[in-house]
Amino acid sequence: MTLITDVRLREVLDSRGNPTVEADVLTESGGFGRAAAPSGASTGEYEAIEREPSAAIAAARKHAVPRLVGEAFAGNQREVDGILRAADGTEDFSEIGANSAVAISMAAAKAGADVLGAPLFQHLGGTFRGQNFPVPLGNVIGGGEHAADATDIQEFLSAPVGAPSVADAVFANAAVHATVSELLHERDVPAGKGDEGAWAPSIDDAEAFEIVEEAVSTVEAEVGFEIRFGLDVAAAEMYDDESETYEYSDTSRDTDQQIAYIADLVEEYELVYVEDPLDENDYEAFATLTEEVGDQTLVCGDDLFVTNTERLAHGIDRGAANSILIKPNQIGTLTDAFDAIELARENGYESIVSHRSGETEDTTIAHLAVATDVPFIKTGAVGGERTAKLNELIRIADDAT
Ligand SMILES: C=C(OP(=O)(O)O)C(=O)O
Ligand SMILES: [Mg+2]
Repeated sequence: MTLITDVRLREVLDSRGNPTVEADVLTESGGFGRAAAPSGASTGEYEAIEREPSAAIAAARKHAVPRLVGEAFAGNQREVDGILRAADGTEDFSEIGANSAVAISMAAAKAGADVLGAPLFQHLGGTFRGQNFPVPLGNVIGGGEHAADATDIQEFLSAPVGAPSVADAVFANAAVHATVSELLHERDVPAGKGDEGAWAPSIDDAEAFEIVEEAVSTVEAEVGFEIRFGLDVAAAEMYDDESETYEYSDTSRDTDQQIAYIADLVEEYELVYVEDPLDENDYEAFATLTEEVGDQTLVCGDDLFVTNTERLAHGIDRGAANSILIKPNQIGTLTDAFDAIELARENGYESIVSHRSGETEDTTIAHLAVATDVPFIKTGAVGGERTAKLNELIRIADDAT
């Protein structure tokens, strides 16, 4: 039986050294699931609300835990997540916190899988989910909100699209990351790492493009399969509402110039992926760019859609972007994340499952990406909280094939 008998909540450390919410869900027949909430730095304006962890835990203990214990079945994810929504009573989880909600939601899924004796990806995706595995997008140079005094563009992402296996792809991204370090060294550019483990050198975007392009071609020649790259521009962080311009360190661009700049980058570097190239409120500009380059690259909405079906539906109506980033903590539950993926799929949009800049060793997103058969997962290239997911992907592929 998957009847929930206990939900335990505590604060644990995340990769930035901040506290975050961890949940344990226990069931009648001895099932156990544990999960922890991640946390963003370049958060979208329309994300579900992350509360201060001790407040989120206190509110969840008061409102959600009594409605789950002895009442809900961990194997029935929609029921669990529906209870979390009802217990919260707001649109954006501002009562119990999206951090408590997502930790409980993911822990319940793991407890449900545990009772079945099935791996989480199979519990979530079913036996007939297919044999595909996502290509990991590896953050190799980054700045923006994830590192001070580095690139304006938040993430330069290695994309080993031709890798014959998940493991080959994971190691290729690590090799691109290492090669970037060597190239920086050759140029006498010192670099620490940003929040996601990407190199965070004090260089401009143009130099980062040169270095990433060279690193990708070097590793491509070594491994013998195709490696491309992509970006998370995180443009909402650069956008100035008053002047209606995108503020770069060395220049500013109005919306038309930003669209032209991104379209040129897609062309010049044959980018396979461009996330948040425009402001999170500008569906129209997203639609214009998608019209221009949507047949060559994935134009992905992260802050634009925030894993929210209403915002995604709005984008679909307008032709804004052609893919959505899926971050369960942006919306609060696994059910909501699944619904967003489903809506995307029905409308020809791709989904990319993603980590947050603040992470833990939790591996739920690796299982979510496999369960939902998405083409890409964005979960860094190196660093313990990133390799936790990457190594789990390798294990899943190893067990499943
Ligand atoms: C992972 C990202 O960063 P954060 O978690 O800081 O929003 C992102 O913007 O895609
Ligand atoms: Mg993003």
